[in-house]
Amino acid sequence: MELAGILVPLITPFTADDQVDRDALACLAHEVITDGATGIVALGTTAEVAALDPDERATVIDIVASVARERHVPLIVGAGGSATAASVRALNELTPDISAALTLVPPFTRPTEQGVIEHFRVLAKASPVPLVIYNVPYRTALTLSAETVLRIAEIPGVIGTKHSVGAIDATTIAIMNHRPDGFAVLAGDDVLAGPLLALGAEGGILASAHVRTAAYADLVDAWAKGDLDRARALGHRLADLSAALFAEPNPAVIKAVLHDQGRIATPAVRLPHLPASQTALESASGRLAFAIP
Ligand SMILES: O=C(O)C1=N[C@H](C(=O)O)C[C@H](O)C1
Repeated sequence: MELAGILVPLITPFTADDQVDRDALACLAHEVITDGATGIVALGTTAEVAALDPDERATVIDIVASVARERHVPLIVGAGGSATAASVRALNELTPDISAALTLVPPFTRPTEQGVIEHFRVLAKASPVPLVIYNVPYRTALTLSAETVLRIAEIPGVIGTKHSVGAIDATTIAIMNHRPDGFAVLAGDDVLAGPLLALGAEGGILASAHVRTAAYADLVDAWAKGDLDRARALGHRLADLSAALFAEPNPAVIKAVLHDQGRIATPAVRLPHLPASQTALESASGRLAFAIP
């Protein structure tokens, strides 16, 4: 599978009586694909995966997998957590028609970097599908060196990373400079997507791309083609939009905007998330409309 372009990590829409809104989820998946997403992601952090019970997670995968099959796009599913054995069990529940698993650097447990490498070695060997490593230190409380990421990149079955380290730092530069062929880097920090694409990232897994999906797809395209003026102009406008969408904990503001646009029935998020404030909604909505240069 080629990992490139914009993959949208879908929110989980809820009905007024707090059920997974199946129709709205399927519609959203279709809409983002129609608007230029190259793939979709189920059960990312944006999906409020921690607040879904096992039946709801299965429901989400069923709905999204059926859209991915119908539209012939890759589907990545979030699976795996803090402990290796439980992560293996979660991966083994994925069916081979799923394109890849989005697998977190083990959060909360704070193993050594060698322990993280061994964790991914075991997971990659056991998994029925390839792995995309989700490297997000501000959520996992574990910062990996470039050397560690590059060693994980060499593990057979590991096909890429969602790079969400919160900065374009020396680690980022070293990973982009020394990564092996076939190891895709996907931007996972929405505000930093433009600069990471400028460094050669293949695309992004970006919750902001629920809205202005086509503009995010154009951003990837512009950097890939070396259309620098367009890439920079789009990047600046989309960074502003992303900053507003992430002004409060994700996915509250994105859900508020989608609800405001009439694309989902409620803006509801589950505790411990709180609904977005009116100020955040207005600020994000005010940055939605811009002409693509
Ligand atoms: O669910 C995801 O995948 C994403 N989650 C990130 C987060 O909530 O921190 C943001 C990113 O856009 C994609």
